[in-house]
Amino acid sequence: MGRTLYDKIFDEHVIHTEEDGTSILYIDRHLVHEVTSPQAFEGLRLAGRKLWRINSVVATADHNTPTTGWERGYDGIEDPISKEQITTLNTNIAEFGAAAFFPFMDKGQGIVHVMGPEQGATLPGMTVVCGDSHTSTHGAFGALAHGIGTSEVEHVMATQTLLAKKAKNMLVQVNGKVAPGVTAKDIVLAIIGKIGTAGGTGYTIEFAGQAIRDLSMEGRMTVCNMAIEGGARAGLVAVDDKTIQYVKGRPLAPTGAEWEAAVAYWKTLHSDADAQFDHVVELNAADIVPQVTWGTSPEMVLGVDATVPDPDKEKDPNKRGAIERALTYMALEPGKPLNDIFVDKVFIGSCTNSRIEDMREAAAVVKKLGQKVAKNIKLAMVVPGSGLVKEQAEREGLDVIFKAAGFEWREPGCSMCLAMNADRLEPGERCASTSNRNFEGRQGAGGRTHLVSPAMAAAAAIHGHFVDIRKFA
Ligand SMILES: CC(C)[C@H](C(=O)O)[C@@H](O)C(=O)O
Ligand code: SF4
Repeated sequence: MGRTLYDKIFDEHVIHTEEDGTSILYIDRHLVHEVTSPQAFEGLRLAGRKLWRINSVVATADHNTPTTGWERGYDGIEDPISKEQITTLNTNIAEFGAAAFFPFMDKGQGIVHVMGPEQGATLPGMTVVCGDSHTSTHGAFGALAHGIGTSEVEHVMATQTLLAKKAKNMLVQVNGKVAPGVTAKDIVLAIIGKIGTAGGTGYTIEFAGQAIRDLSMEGRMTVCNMAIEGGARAGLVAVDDKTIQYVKGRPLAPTGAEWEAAVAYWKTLHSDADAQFDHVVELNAADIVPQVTWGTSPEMVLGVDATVPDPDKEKDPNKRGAIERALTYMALEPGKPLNDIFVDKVFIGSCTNSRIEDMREAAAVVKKLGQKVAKNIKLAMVVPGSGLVKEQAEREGLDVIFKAAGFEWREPGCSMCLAMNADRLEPGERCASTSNRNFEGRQGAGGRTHLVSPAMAAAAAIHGHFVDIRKFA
């Protein structure tokens, strides 16, 4: 019987399987950031262990790094705990080693899920882990990638293996083409709106269909990034020419004869035509409208042309209660058009949407609208995902477009995606955000998050409220 892409990569990495199905998987790539690695390194130190394979580790600092004040160096990190995590990572990598390390303020520093692919640290067919839930991003390369906990981080460091139970196979097929102005972010939000945040629980999701094939590698990363928000630990996209072209020439990618051999293998990384999936979900791309979340979970999402839902129309009491709670937190009235929601802040960034294509899409909207950020917007910020994205964007003059319109152009990092650094919402503030989580307090205590695409966020900054980007596309 044919195998799915997930079956193929899993089988290739199994070292041993117990009778109950628990397997030991070999791990090819271990991405490391400052938040989930300190205890793991400390554990190794206490046990007198080394890294099993130094060359598998690629590290950077991202969650705690400030996005302003770099001229002050480490003194610019106001919060002492943030500073300690960042300097501890430096000490740990100096002691234990790594294939590559991009410390705070290095040109290559970036959000781990932006840095990994851009350095060629993520390659098709690999098993990729990181102590971070959005490791699913790397599945865009046809790599089996998922987040792990801190104790597992130590386990992988010490043994190069991970205990894993095989997940079931889900296929999410997005048929046909999306309308102009509808992006990867809208596709994945629409998928989560359909399957729910628990829809992918217990599955690895392969994203397929013309709308997925049509996406750039950046777009595929956006989709896989949010697989975890749909409940799946890992998302996957089959390898094609776009994948191979993206990887070619990256610093950690193979070269010469190794490259040729790798490409030959990578071309086998797709589900067989007769592969069986445990569950199949289909969406029609033409039906997907630019998406805006209205609640406190990524599944609380609708097209921008919709209105805030009415809890009284929900029959299921649990769901009704959840809608009521979300609307109270979000300070929204049922029936309000999403287009009429005004925001206080705009955040374009995060591992979902801070790659060069995202910067280009947002800048194109700003340029097209030809106006400044609206008066009601207290802060509109663009935070490139890495130093290299920032440099590329500046080469293309995108920073000039943003700054001229009144956006702040920041240094790379996780920034306002989560309140772990100086960038955050104040209580009650409402934000159009290109990140992936709209949980209560995610961007700061009492902050209200609406998840959107970079183009939608840019348009919201200029108009002061959400607008249907298809009008300008
Ligand atoms: C800090 C880290 C462990 C966390 C994660 O695992 O996802 C963060 O990146 C997030 O997005 O909430
Ligand atoms: S950008 Fe946000 S989602 Fe991504 S790793 Fe950082 S905190 Fe997590």
